[in-house]
Amino acid sequence: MSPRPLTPEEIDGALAELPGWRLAGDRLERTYSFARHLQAAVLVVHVARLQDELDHHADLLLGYNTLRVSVNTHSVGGKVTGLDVGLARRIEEIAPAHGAEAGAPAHGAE
Ligand SMILES: C[C@H](O)[C@H](O)[C@H]1CNC2=NC(N)=NC(=O)C2=N1
Repeated sequence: MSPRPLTPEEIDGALAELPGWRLAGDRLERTYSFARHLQAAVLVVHVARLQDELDHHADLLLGYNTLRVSVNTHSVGGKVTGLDVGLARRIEEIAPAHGAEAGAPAHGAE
């Protein structure tokens, strides 16, 4: 079944269960921070594997001890769908084991 854009209420409901994630325009986003750069880089690879499994791909921006994940669904013209929420949930499951914390670091690399 092809995805459909979520309503604002559906997006709010999903975000309520995804602490640290926000709606930025038409994208779901979260920035993780790490004690070390390599932890962020390893999470990139783990997320990439997950994305290939799900056949759904976020934009990943690797910074200095940060990783920003930003996703929407291209096939519906760049809106948020259940596929984006599903990917966000799966990333939330794996991120803590990589030492991920919410938010940008205090030195403001973002
Ligand atoms: C053919 C393949 O299923 C599509 O190109 C997938 C791949 N990954 C994708 N990722 C995202 N974010 N949106 C899509 O519409 C999308 N489509």
